[in-house]
Amino acid sequence: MSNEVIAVLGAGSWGTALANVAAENGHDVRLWTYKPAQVAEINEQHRNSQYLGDNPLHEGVVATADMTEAVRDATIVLSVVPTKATREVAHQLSDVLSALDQQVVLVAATKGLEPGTYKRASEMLAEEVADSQRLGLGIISGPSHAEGVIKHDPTLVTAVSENLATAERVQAAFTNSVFRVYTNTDLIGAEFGAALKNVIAIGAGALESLGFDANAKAGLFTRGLAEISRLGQAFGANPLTFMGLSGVGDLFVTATSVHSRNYRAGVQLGEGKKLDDIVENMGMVIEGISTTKVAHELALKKHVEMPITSTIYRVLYEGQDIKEAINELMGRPVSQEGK
Ligand SMILES: NC(=O)C1=CN([C@@H]2O[C@H](COP(=O)(O)OP(=O)(O)OC[C@H]3O[C@@H](n4cnc5c(N)ncnc54)[C@H](O)[C@@H]3O)[C@@H](O)[C@H]2O)C=CC1
Ligand SMILES: O=C(CO)COP(=O)(O)O
Repeated sequence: MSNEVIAVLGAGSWGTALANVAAENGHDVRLWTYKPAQVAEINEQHRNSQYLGDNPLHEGVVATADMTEAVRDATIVLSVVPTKATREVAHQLSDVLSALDQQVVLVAATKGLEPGTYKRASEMLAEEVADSQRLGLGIISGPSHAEGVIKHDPTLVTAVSENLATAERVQAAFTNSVFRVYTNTDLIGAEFGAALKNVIAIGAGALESLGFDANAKAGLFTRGLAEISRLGQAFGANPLTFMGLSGVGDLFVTATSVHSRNYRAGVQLGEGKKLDDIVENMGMVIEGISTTKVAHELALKKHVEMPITSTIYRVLYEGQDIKEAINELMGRPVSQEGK
């Protein structure tokens, strides 16, 4: 495996877990965070306790609060901040790359769509970081909670780029015996799958706390995936991508795992907790809340039928009662599958 210099921007749970995989693979790793206390804890105690508890980090994960220091000589830069911070951080990265006169392979691990512009994470990166500063552009996606990755649970993800060579470079950098990276070239499908599954996971959590059985969840997953695929295809996605790791794979883990922030938010909604309190108490980003609104708006704009997403929108943003919402969904005119 050739040695890369990998800068990870964002030291939340996922950025830290990915930095750890890279360090375990022998790469030179710099993890950027704007929080000095986090830098000290990672470098001195090899922990990131706020996000990953007592799990030890590889000593090769070196944190810094200086983005220039993180990015200098980097060959691959991973952006792992929440969707709402992606554009701002990418803009900062572009300034740093200009000053260093440096080019990098740029990879997003963020799962969401930007409010207002409806842009995917890789599109935001491409808009902020010039072509001339990039040797490649892609994403890492798939069913992968940081909590499992840090404990070396076998995990399968996908590196996606419209340029297969870029995806293969990311695959080579991150693959190891417990972290298996596939490749794909359908960036649109992979990013729609990654973002939209969070919406369905909120619904799955609500079904759990309302005491519904697996029948209801299986119905939600299947018809949820159908509408994710419909919206993705309206933007040119390959329908087969939704059968892969960044589609059904990520939907499955996010809509069933207690580690999922989106699923846990849904559980609490079903228990009757207020959305503001849920967000405040989670302490980590719940991407699906904002993505629900974006997806609902996009569905209207593109004339794509997304009844589950729109129902979750009404529950989150218009205060509709969840049981009433489920009754409405169940009362819709019956239709043909595969349409
Ligand atoms: N946590 C997980 O297991 C996985 C998360 N993801 C995705 O990765 C992205 C990040 O998620 P998490 O790591 O879970 O989030 P998190 O909430 O654990 O951490 C986010 C990090 O970004 C930093 N941040 C926030 N705003 C910032 C700004 N304006 N400038 C600089 N840094 C900023 C925070 O300080 C924090 O360190 C999300 O899009 C999520 O969907 C994807 C796969 C797995
Ligand atoms: O994308 C994820 C797992 O693949 C993370 O999902 P949550 O943000 O819901 O934890």
